[in-house]
Amino acid sequence: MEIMLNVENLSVAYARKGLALDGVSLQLPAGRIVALLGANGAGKTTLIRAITGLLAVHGGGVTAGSVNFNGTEILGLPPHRLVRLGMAQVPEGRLVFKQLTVEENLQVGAAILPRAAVQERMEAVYQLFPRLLERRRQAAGWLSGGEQQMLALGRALVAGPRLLLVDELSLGLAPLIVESIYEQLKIVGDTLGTSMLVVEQNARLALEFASTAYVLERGRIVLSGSATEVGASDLVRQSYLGSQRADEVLA
Ligand SMILES: Nc1ncnc2c1ncn2[C@@H]1O[C@H](COP(=O)(O)OP(=O)(O)OP(=O)(O)O)[C@@H](O)[C@H]1O
Repeated sequence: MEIMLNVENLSVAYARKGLALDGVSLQLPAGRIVALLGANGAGKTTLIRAITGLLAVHGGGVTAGSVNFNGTEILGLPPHRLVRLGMAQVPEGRLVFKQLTVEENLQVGAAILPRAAVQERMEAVYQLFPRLLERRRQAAGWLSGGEQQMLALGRALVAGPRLLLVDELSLGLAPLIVESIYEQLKIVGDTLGTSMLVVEQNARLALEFASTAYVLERGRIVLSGSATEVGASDLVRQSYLGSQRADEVLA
């Protein structure tokens, strides 16, 4: 099985703080969707930052380990190199350019494409999110929260990435909107074969969407396996899915 992303024994520290990640290993097979679960402060965003080359701007650094993306060692590479290698991120907080129109936001994402390919890729995104087509001349700041999230996603997808990193897509959005965005993402995975690493507070949704899951606690991976196995584990049922085993309830 081809591995798209291989994180090995990765440790990360922030200035004047202890380790935020302590020997984390994670494999993402090509074309698969992997969920990363964990409570607040577990280190999920730190792992994404380490993969996307954005640790230094947050005062963090890698102290051990390696990250291999599609055959290339990427620790230390600047973010623009990673984009060219085929990595894209949907950052937490729907970071769209509010003054720019929907179309201009997508053009920013398409900037690395050869000119001839831009139109076709933009149309593919509009097909995925018809709402963005309807609003393509509107300033992004006027879109609803869900539409801004679609735009952030569309902007990440327009360049046709091989790996998509998705951080807390559901934050502050209505459940129905979140579900429909995940459904679109699933279509992207199925049709384009895009590999995805998904950080999601809503464990139930993440486990439905992903094929594999990892659980991070205080900077360490404490559990991993198929989404079904992880979802059935006592740890995840009790701490992340908010349910107890029947025998415990009855005890
Ligand atoms: N820029 C920073 N400087 C110092 N410490 C940081 C910084 N960013 C995060 N940390 C610390 O690193 C640890 C992991 O934080 P991180 O944000 O990666 O967790 P998380 O799992 O993404 O949490 P959340 O779900 O709340 O976003 C925490 O103890 C946090 O306080």
